[in-house]
Amino acid sequence: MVLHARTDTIDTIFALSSGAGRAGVAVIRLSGSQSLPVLCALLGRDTPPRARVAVYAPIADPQSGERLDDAIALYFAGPASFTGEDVVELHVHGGRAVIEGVLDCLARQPGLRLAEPGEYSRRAFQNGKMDLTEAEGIADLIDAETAAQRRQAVRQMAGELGQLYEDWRLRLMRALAHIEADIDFPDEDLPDGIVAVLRSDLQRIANEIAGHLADNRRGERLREGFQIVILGAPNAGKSSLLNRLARRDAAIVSDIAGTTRDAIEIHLDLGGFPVTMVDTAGLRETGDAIETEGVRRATERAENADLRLVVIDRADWPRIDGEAARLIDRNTVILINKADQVDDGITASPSHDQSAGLVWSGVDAAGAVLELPVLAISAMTGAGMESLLQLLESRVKEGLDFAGPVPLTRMRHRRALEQALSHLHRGLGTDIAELAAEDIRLAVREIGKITGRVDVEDLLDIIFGDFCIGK
Ligand SMILES: Nc1nc2c(c(=O)[nH]1)N(C=O)[C@@H](CNc1ccc(C(=O)N[C@@H](CCC(=O)O)C(=O)O)cc1)CN2
Ligand SMILES: Nc1nc2c(ncn2[C@@H]2O[C@H](COP(=O)(O)OP(=O)(O)OP(=O)(O)O)[C@@H](O)[C@H]2O)c(=O)[nH]1
Ligand SMILES: [Mg+2]
Repeated sequence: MVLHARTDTIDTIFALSSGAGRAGVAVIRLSGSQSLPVLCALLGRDTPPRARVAVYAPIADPQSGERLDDAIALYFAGPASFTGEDVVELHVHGGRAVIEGVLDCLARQPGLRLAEPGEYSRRAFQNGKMDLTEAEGIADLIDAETAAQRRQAVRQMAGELGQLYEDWRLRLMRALAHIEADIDFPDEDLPDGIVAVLRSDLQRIANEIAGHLADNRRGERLREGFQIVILGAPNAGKSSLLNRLARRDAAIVSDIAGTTRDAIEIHLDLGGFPVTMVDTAGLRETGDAIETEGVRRATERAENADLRLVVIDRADWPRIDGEAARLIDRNTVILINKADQVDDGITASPSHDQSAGLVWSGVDAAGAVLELPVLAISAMTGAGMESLLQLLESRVKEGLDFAGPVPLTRMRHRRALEQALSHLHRGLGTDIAELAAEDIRLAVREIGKITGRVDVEDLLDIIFGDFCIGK
């Protein structure tokens, strides 16, 4: 079934903007021309409350007169509101029946309907309150689960990313204007040297865009979470390790080889950075069709991971073979598990620094020599866990931390910038002014799509459809 968002801005929309379920207080928002009349009806008064001044008063069903709650009501007069339209907020007691009663009552008021996901933000965008990157920043802020994700989203919501793209767009438009002037008034020669200046301007913008694109996907990975995949032979203790990191029984552990079949994910916050940790089926050849599918999934997850943890039973150390050996690369850490078992020289790594001596040497699938860090741990007793967490945190920080300029955060932006860059390169490669102008025009257009300055009507359903209701 395809759901088409209703974007009729004549409707007044309403929705629960706070989280679903029982809570102390819940916020229900209305936006549109009927917001204020409906508020007056709920309050049972003719004179509207003053804008931006909270009113504490009973609200009642205008038709039946039944009292629904004692609420706090807030009115924002458009255009000075979040959406740019008249906005009303009802802060009610957060009981399920209160919320349902108020929402039911609102649904019965003429001209009102329930908002689509993201419809408040969409209206804010359409009324010029924010550009698309800022709206996407709000969505990311709501989804942010760690401090680093929050910081990135706040910067984007505040317009930093939009400004960067808008700056490129305006500089390109300036260059375009010069070239067009030259095309339109060929007799009035451009001052000597201007072509060279334009060319170096365009080249500089192209370089800036290329630099922004070549960021190792830090910003996108910060949104998505850093992926760490645990792999190794059956019974090595992968699921035991996952459970210890999760501090709960997320995966089944048993002494039967081949216990885990599906990939099991947990989410961790390591020093403010989001991590998805994946436990996988033990890698081996087997006649069991389900386990074979599990091994296929394990391999696939490992191939796409940002970091691989290869777990080996201390009895097998230092032998790593088969599929696990093929998956080893420089983004791999070797864990010798079961260090609690009889001492044969391998004891759990006491701290990250002190264990720095232990190294696994080998070659990756392409034949390159690798020296990988090795930690001895015990998933059973928890020994070595502190060192492991330290190591993981530093790897995650390396991969995601971004102190410099705002990073690229979305595939949508990346695609548009790649397009813009290829137009620019083509424009730089021609001496024919008309062709260069057309290429720059196309580049300007691509960048304009990111902030929503040009033809994005068809994109809006997709972008705002990802928001939650009430946002
Ligand atoms: N109760 C409540 N809290 C909330 C929100 C909300 O809608 N309601 N927000 C929802 O996201 C966020 C705050 N965002 C807001 C953004 C703009 C305006 C606003 O009234 N803008 C006007 C006036 C600007 C001004 O006074 O400086 C405008 O842009 O013209 C209000 C909230 C977070 N907290
Ligand atoms: N002594 C000891 N036993 C462990 C340790 N870690 C795991 N085990 C035991 O090893 C067996 C296998 O553990 P699992 O965590 O299920 O191993 P796995 O790698 O997930 O195995 P598969 O899912 O079959 O691939 C279980 O009996 C665990 O209790 C450890 O650090 N020390
Ligand atoms: Mg397992």
